[in-house]
Amino acid sequence: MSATAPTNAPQDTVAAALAQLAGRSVALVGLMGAGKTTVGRRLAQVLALPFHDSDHEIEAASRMSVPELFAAYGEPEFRALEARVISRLAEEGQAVISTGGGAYMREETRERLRERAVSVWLKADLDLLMERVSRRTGRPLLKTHDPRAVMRDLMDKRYPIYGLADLTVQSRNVKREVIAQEIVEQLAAMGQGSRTDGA
Ligand SMILES: Nc1ncnc2c1ncn2[C@@H]1O[C@H](COP(=O)(O)OP(=O)(O)OP(=O)(O)O)[C@@H](O)[C@H]1O
Ligand SMILES: O=C(O)C1=C[C@@H](O)[C@@H](O)[C@H](O)C1
Ligand SMILES: [Mg+2]
Repeated sequence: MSATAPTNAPQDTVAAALAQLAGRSVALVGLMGAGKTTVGRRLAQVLALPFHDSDHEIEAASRMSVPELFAAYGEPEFRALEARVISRLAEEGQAVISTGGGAYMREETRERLRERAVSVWLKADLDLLMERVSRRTGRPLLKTHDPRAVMRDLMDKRYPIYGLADLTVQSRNVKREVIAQEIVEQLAAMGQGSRTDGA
């Protein structure tokens, strides 16, 4: 069904998704290569919302690339900067926010996103992630002799936390438009059948 879904979200589904959001943002979380940036940009077009990517915001503000920041200041400083940037983005108004892969691991960031956004985990399997990340360098955590082992380790550590996101969408080898459409559909369906308080 999803493989043949139209690439342009029907307007009533878009309207339903926006109604469910009720002014909140959409935050995409998940591992490197899951497609947060690519799908997030497309999702923002479909929902007619601004798009922000926390890695890009950090790079613009610091005028350094993510690898340069890691090298110059270390990962803990990068994480602190990332948390501040996401906090600011979350406050800025309704948008689609693609987060850096490690951002959602921080309790403070999860809390901020819980207040202001619906979080969506783009979940992907190891082979897909490795195929995707091999296309571009610039991911300091994977600059090792065995990036696959690092990715596997990150999956073990992070998947239970990403699983706390409000929604989960399976990332796979289909067009970005299809994944964006599935997110819109899941947003539109939010609340249906999940209330237990009779409201
Ligand atoms: N649905 C898709 N179909 C084909 N290629 C895709 C799809 N989604 C993403 N890609 C490609 O996979 C690569 C990684 O995607 P992207 O940069 O969006 O991942 P990310 O989750 O933002 O990763 P990071 O956490 O490192 O920023 C890119 O080359 C992108 O073009
Ligand atoms: O998964 C991660 O920890 C990272 C993902 C990227 O988006 C960048 O934020 C950085 O490379 C670290
Ligand atoms: Mg990205």
